[in-house]
Amino acid sequence: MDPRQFLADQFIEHEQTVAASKDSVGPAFVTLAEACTRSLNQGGKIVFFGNGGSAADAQHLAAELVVRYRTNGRALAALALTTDTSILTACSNDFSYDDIFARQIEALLRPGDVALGISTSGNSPNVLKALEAARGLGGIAAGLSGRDGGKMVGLCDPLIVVPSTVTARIQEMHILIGHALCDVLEQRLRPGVSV
Ligand SMILES: O=C(CO)[C@@H](O)[C@H](O)[C@H](O)[C@H](O)COP(=O)(O)O
Ligand SMILES: [Zn+2]
Repeated sequence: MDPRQFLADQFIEHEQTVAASKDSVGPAFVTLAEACTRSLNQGGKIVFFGNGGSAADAQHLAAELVVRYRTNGRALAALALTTDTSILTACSNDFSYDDIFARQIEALLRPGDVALGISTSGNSPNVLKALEAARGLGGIAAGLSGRDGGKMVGLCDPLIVVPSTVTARIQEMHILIGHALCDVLEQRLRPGVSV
């Protein structure tokens, strides 16, 4: 395997995923941006969660909103459920790994908040359980997924499904879409000069 050719092929696969996503994710993105705007305007918050690379995405996106993305200004209410090792280990140890996000949703989610689950397969049980909990509490169960959307279909509204079966390509689109979401929210709720 020639690494340079391999990298070139990865770029091509990425570009194909971008092109396919451009045609399909727009409507759900608009719905997600409107839901997040409404929630933040009403004193609500956005709660991100996912496993592995998606855990990193959750933390990354929460930081953009709480701290800054492109403009300085007021803090926007967001958090990631992937960061508190005491909660994560106690919940896994005493209950089940499947409960690590749902338990935090039960503790923290208020009606009108947006719970944004990130799962490339759409089938991670801990993500699904948290989305169900969010719905039961009057929150908005939103999703970023891939493949065929998995079990997030029918559970999430809105649900953004990246049209790819390759986990890495799906994740690359998730962070692009997540950055775009932060940008829209910042332009609306933290307008200012980009620095
Ligand atoms: O980052 C990667 C692969 O690129 C992995 O860490 C990946 O996120 C993990 O295998 C996750 O457990 C996959 O879960 P999900 O996206 O299917 O919900
Ligand atoms: Zn990864």
